[in-house]
Amino acid sequence: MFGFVKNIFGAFSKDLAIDLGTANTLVLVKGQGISINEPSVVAIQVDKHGQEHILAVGQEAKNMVGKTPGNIKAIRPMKDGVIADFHVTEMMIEYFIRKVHGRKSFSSPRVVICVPYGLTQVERKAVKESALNAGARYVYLIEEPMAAAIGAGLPVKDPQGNLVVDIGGGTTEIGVISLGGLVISKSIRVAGDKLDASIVDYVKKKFNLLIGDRVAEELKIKIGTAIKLDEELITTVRGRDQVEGTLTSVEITSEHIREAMAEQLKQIAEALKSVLEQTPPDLAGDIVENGVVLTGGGALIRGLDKYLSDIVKLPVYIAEDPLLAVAKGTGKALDELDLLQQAAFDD
Ligand SMILES: Nc1ncnc2c1ncn2[C@@H]1O[C@H](COP(=O)(O)OP(=O)(O)OP(=O)(O)O)[C@@H](O)[C@H]1O
Repeated sequence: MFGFVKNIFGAFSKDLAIDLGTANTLVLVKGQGISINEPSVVAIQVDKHGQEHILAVGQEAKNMVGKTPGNIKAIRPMKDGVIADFHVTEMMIEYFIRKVHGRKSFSSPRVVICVPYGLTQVERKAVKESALNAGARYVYLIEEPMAAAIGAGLPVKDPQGNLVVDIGGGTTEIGVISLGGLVISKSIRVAGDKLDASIVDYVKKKFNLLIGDRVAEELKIKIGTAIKLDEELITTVRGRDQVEGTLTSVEITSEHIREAMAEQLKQIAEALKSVLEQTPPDLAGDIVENGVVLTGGGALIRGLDKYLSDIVKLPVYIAEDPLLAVAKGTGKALDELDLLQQAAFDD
């Protein structure tokens, strides 16, 4: 009886899958694909009574980072894989859900949200409640390594070991998955943001040049590399001279960026090694055969597959569309909501 009622309403609802990333949030509507793919940034304006109002969310808000006047704050509410600002995270989730769902819509959707593995129970509850406040009928949470593995097309339900490394903005999440469950997982707070920060520090020390996080991210994407390249890449970067205070520019090479990122990349490799060390022998055998799959934006760092492969002595592959893997996996989990092992969800 209740199942019937659920299905009747389910037929009208646009169920949603949300990849709530620290760098990017993606929303996928069941049967329609990805509807939103925007930075997890919210610009807040504080009025003269001290009340906060959303000015912009997503790309528009990211464009304001580092450029806002006093009464506007561009906030990244999720940092280092944790919720740094509950209130703004809630506002962001509600904004995205309402944006795809439309206010007039009669339906109240089921929502699957993928969250970083390291979230506390309090943070999980906050994520769920914000989706419920935005009109969700049911909210299910799925762990990031599981969603990444599903999205990368790994046979997660089979009785064999699959190893996925998801390198996002705030966290690198490593998971060994077998029979639809996470057997071993590890989350470290070293990923894209820390790489950007290490580039800011390096450029400051080496060239006395002050650059912002956004410029550092551009350098990482444009010329960053984990391995020595046959032909070095060079670009010009502008910033403020720390000593003179003047605006100036310097030439930076891919070798500089490799040096800047070396320590953080080593930490990612160490985390992967430690997961491999803990993997039960039978599953390890499968991984030796199937290799390691990289997802998340960090998978796109030049030569990272080779770099990790040389260290762990295993084949390392980059998933197709690594930036979309978690969202796609969350979408598949949504499709299979009624079928998937309940253990994969936390509801
Ligand atoms: N081509 C590229 N080369 C290197 N890094 C990239 C590239 N494209 C995106 N990134 C980085 O990937 C990160 C964002 O990845 P992704 O969207 O997978 O993270 P997220 O899911 O939002 O974060 P998290 O998994 O920590 O919650 C950013 O740090 C971004 O700079």
